[in-house]
Amino acid sequence: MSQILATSRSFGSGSVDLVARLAENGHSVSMGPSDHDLDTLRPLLADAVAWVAGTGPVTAAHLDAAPNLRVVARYGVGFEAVDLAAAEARGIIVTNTPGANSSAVADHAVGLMLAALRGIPEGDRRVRAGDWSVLRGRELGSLTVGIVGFGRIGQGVAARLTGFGSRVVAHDPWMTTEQIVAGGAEPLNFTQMAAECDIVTLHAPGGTTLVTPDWLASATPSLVIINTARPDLVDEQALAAALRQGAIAGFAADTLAGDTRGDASPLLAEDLAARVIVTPHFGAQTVEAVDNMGSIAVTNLLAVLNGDTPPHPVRTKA
Ligand SMILES: NC(=O)c1ccc[n+]([C@@H]2O[C@H](COP(=O)([O-])OP(=O)(O)OC[C@H]3O[C@@H](n4cnc5c(N)ncnc54)[C@H](O)[C@@H]3O)[C@@H](O)[C@H]2O)c1
Ligand SMILES: O=C(O)[C@H](O)COP(=O)(O)O
Repeated sequence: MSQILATSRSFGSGSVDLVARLAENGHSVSMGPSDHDLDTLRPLLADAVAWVAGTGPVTAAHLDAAPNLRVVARYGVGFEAVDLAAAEARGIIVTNTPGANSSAVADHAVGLMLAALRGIPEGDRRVRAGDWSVLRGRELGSLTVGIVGFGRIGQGVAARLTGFGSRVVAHDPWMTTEQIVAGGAEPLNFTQMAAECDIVTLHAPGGTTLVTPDWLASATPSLVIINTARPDLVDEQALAAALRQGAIAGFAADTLAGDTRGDASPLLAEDLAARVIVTPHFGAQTVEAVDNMGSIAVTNLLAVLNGDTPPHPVRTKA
């Protein structure tokens, strides 16, 4: 039997028996840590022909430790942490699972908006401390929401907001005005969003810092920022300073720098607790999305091992 390495947090926890499906195809599975610690992974990479990867880094050093590897199958969408050039140079195919968790993450983004607008976690904390004083919030339907990155998740958020009656604007440098309008939003550039939006929600891939000190300087004080994408899209120090100065009103995120390593973020400071909401990168953790991601990742992987073109190869950076 050939060896498959699985490091996704979700592998084996869905209702689809991925281990059995791989065994039927002549493969056995070894589990490794989701932070992709190289020293721990080295003996597992040595034998692996395929790697079902989590969100941890997949570097040239990882690939050098895997002489038999033919495919890195992301159990998820984002592939920012995979060194695509190093994979291509070694003839290793990289795949992902586009659309598999879009509904889960779009639901979560809207949930974070509501939680931030109404102070739901803060209200819960107050009640548990014996404080039944009220918080006054805003209604989504009276607000302008800016969506940054109008792909699968961004458009899912727009569809949900239509039901609330919000004004929805979107920025995506890779989409035409017609595509943005067809997706249910008005085009608005990212710079203008700082002053014109009540909520800005990030759905672009990681790799570029969008929420910078300059951008925050033109923000309206009532602005709430939502980040269910990747932590490096925001400058966390600048964001913490803007929250303290009252330059923006709130931040709610599913991901912070170091979320797989347990590092402390400036946004977790106690004095910001009433204005910052953080969830443990579980936007994609629904029963439906975990099954979708697993099935698609394994279909991709088996296609490569069978010598076929996988349904979802990712493009190289070149
Ligand atoms: N929290 C989670 O668990 C979770 C789950 C899935 C995806 N994600 C993150 O969300 C991101 C989006 O996922 P998706 O499924 O919608 O991907 P997608 O590829 O369908 O959409 C991404 C969109 O972002 C646009 N884009 C690229 N660079 C941009 C930029 N600089 N500014 C604005 N837009 C830009 C692209 O043109 C594309 O339309 C992923 O890359 C991943 O990082 C997080
Ligand atoms: O890129 C993704 O799809 C998400 O971040 C989910 O990744 P996960 O497999 O670590 O939940």
